[in-house]
Amino acid sequence: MLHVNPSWKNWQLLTDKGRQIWAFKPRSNNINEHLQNADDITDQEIAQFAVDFQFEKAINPNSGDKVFRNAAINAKFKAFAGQMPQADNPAQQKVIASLVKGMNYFACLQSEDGHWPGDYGGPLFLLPGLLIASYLADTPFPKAHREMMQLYLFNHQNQDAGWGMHIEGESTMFGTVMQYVSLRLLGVDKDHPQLAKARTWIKDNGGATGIPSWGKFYLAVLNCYDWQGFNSLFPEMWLFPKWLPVHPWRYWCHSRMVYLPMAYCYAERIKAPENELILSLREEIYSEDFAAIDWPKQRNAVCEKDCYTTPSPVLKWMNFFTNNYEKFKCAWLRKKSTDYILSYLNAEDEQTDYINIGPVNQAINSICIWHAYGKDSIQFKKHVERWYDYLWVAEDGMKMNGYNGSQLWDTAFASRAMLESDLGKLFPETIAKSYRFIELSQIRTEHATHAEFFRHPMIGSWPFSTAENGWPVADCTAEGLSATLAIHHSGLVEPAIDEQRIKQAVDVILSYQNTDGGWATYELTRAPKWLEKLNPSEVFADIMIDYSWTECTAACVISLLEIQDIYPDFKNMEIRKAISAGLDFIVKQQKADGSWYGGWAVCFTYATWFGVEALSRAKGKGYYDDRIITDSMNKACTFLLAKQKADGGWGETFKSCSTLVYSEAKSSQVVNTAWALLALMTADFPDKTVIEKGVNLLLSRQTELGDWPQENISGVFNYNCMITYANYRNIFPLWSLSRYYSRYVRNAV
Ligand SMILES: CC(C)=CCC[C@@H](C)[C@H]1CC[C@@]2(C)C3=C(CC[C@]12C)[C@@]1(C)CC[C@H](O)C(C)(C)[C@@H]1CC3
Repeated sequence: MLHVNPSWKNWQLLTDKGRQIWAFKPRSNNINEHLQNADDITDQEIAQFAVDFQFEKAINPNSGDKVFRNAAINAKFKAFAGQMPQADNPAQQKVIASLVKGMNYFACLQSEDGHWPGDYGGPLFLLPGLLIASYLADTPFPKAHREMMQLYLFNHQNQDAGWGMHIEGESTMFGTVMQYVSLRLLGVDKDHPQLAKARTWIKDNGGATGIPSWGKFYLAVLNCYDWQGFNSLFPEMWLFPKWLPVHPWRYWCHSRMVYLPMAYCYAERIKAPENELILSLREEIYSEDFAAIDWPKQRNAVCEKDCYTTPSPVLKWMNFFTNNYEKFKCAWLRKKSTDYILSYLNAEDEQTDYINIGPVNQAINSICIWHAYGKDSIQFKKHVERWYDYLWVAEDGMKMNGYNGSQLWDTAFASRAMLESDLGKLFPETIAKSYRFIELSQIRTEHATHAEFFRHPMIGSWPFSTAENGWPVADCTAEGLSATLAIHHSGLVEPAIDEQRIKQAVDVILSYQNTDGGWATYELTRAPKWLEKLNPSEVFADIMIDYSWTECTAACVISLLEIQDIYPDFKNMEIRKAISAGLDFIVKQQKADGSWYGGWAVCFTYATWFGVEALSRAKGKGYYDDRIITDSMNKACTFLLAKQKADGGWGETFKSCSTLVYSEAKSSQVVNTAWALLALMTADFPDKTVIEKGVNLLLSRQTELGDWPQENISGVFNYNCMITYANYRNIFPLWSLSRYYSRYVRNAV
């Protein structure tokens, strides 16, 4: 039995078609019924929370996702009882045993609906946004939730009393002020010793006037910052003609969907009514007297600990005009802009069933909808129900996830990892359940308003999380498709995704290819790179347009290669051309040292795996010059070899992502090791001892039950913010052991 603290038992995860809701002492397993009931919690239970959710950030800031996992394991775990395949030597038998044990453990974590739930926290600027929305709209979370959020925020305070952008980051003004304010909104007294120390941090670093623009926005809404200290968001730009390169329809959809509701709040200068708490906060977070602050001067003030990108001269020049425009603005045009913005917000709400594309616009849309239609409106209530889709409980408390989950992504990877060797067939029910989830997550229809609101056509695509979220993603479609093909190939299921649906997925993938040969995330690249000069966020890079990425391109190329094998006659010429151009993009992205930079996980090991995987699969098939492929793969192997640690593993830190230079972790990391091994094996790296050393490291880190430890944070976005992928610690070691088994063990038996 794994250890379960008493109050962990009171938190249960309810799931339904990928939807994940943490319920405190649920009276029903039905999510909708549960959401109608308020938490029922005693003082004694609250006191117990503080005992049970103690978490030592100093040891490892990453949760092991124990609340979910330990409960699942205790309820469902059974040692594998099937027929264990036999190898002819003990070393190989060890690999088989580890793989079977690892899959058996991981299978227990699968939910009834077929997906793998998991912690998707990490960023620390998400929960504060939601808490501000809930405060403003006077719609508090139930007591049990508030207590858990408080514990989470305290658990992630750094030694120096500040907080970072994310759980592993050094303290920043953004992180510190946002968590400080959140704790105060949750009812913590300003004299609490941890808050007193945090205040010292804030004041020592110049006070909240130096908070970056997203923080200025949240504080302004809370009436703890003056809107005059905020650069105009020029709401009229939403009325620009579409052909203009700066029209927001061309932005990366995440930026578009965040700046949209922000512009509404700015236009309306939404702010909480002044009250005792607000007045007190104004005194707590500034180094000077609030009333005496010269607000317009603060527009570009950013604490040096927060600066990641610096505003370009073009942006400053544009701000000069848009800020001045505010003095002369035309009321009629402003009204027309906010009406348009509101209609767009409503469309996003309806298209996603109020989940929204992500955690940031969920919070800000809620604020706009509350402002426009009131607390009792149906729209606002629907938002509130969806707040819970983003909350996650782990042993560090309650956090806001970076998305409404990573359901489809993890399920697709998990299926592919297991089916990489035929040992995966020892778990037919797990695969069948995954398949059901993948099947129900494929997007089958278009929204009536998709063209009006600039959505990429999506029939046949897959989303990152759930069909209800429904935002299609290029590489999620590729992973969904590859997983479908792998499962069909295994013969374990009766195919429910027919040829037509497979071909629709292929069409979506083709429709996503950019003119540079690569694939971006949710949409095509819709504007030139210079638009990045207008990036107003000082904390994220490359957020203005959707760029082609090595990982996304590799995933799409791989799925198209698989399609060519199965349906060689389907759009043959078109697909061949797409693959060749994709390979060319990948080759060009490779760095001189042989590595690739990864934009969505840590970091060079991640993208190098993707790059090598795509190239090796294309080799010898006439899509590209094989000499170039071989040379590129050799360079990649040389790079990986140079990074292998003495214990046989690989380890990278998140610093690689923000500095763009490989940053070696103190100790090997199972996830990085697995990526490096996958790459070396697919490249047929000749020195088997290198691979064996890596495999041995994975074997040595595996726990008794078949799990692997949660080590450093492994996901990232926009170069500078890290995000947890709780299931990676299982998926990638399993994948890499499966590959090892099928290449080196099975053939040897
Ligand atoms: C700055 C803002 C708006 C923060 C909110 C967080 C989102 C932007 C993040 C959270 C999850 C996230 C990292 C994600 C992605 C983009 C950015 C997201 C949506 C994508 C879809 C990009 C393509 C990647 O290959 C992959 C599929 C792994 C990720 C998945 C998660």
